[in-house]
Amino acid sequence: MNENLDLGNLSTIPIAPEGFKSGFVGIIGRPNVGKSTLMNQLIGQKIAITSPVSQTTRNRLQGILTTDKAQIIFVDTPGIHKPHHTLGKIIVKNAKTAINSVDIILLVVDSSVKSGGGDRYIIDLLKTVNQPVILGLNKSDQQTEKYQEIDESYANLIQDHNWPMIKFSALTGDGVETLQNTLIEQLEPGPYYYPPDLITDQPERFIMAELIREQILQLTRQEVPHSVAVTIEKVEESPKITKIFAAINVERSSQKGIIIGQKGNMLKAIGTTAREQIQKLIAGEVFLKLFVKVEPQWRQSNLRLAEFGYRVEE
Ligand SMILES: Nc1nc2c(ncn2[C@@H]2O[C@H](COP(=O)(O)OP(=O)(O)OP(=O)(O)O)[C@@H](O)[C@H]2O)c(=O)[nH]1
Repeated sequence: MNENLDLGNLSTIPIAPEGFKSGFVGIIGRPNVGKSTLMNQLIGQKIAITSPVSQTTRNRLQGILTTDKAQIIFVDTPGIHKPHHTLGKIIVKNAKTAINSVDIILLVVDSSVKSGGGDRYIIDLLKTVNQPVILGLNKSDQQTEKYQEIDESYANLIQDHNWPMIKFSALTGDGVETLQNTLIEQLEPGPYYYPPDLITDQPERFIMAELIREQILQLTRQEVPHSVAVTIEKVEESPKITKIFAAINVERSSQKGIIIGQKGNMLKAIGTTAREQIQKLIAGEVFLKLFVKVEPQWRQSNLRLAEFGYRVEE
């Protein structure tokens, strides 16, 4: 198993041919608009977890798309919202830092509903940056006959700014190729930043932990909010099977009860689905052992946040 997914040897980064384009694209937007779903659709593999619960994405995650014409490094950012606790503040700060470090900003909105105050807040923020911005109207598959009114509500917010507006569905993939081509058009000529076969900058263990966390969010829904951190404690590899031991850290013993469920049913369901997802990820047989730990107030502690792999920036 590689330390990073499909990690090529760094020395195998080819020299870019003439006219090759490259750059970093920040996927920015409110929570739950479909940023992670879009990243997976663009990369063609699940590297970012998604869920109907908002604020799923916590860290910056890079997804790398290489074609024969260009290499785009997508930076998936946590949704921008008003933070209520230390973890929330770190999430929003990381998203804002990402804005400053990319070449193009892809602002994703949910076009199944009209624009609101949250969209205006982000758009006003982006009007002050120097990079080109593309407005992505996602969830086109959910648009009703009122779509013209909805599209107009977004177009009004970017009046006087020459931002291209592209409609697509991250879920079905409809329109995503047009989006990809528009991004490539806007990129500057540049080198390969990563080997062409690398699809993410994150270690495989990080994605494994995220796939487990995704099942917790999917299966426990609102009952266990965002007080869950998953850590991969040990990975044992053999030619036949990969054994993974992971801890689910929660803040209260009541949450431990919810995760374990009656007669251990919930933990079993989380384990079964997460195992299937991890098997797809590593393309091999997996044994997954999950255990639940109570870590009071971990979201308020910078030390714990750093231990659980969150980028804590001053
Ligand atoms: N119908 C439909 N649903 C979508 C589409 N894109 C995303 N979704 C759903 O919207 C929900 C949120 O998607 P995510 O990709 O997790 O959203 P996000 O913006 O990354 O969310 P945060 O991590 O909270 O910032 C999930 O249930 C997705 O399946 C789409 O194009 N159409």
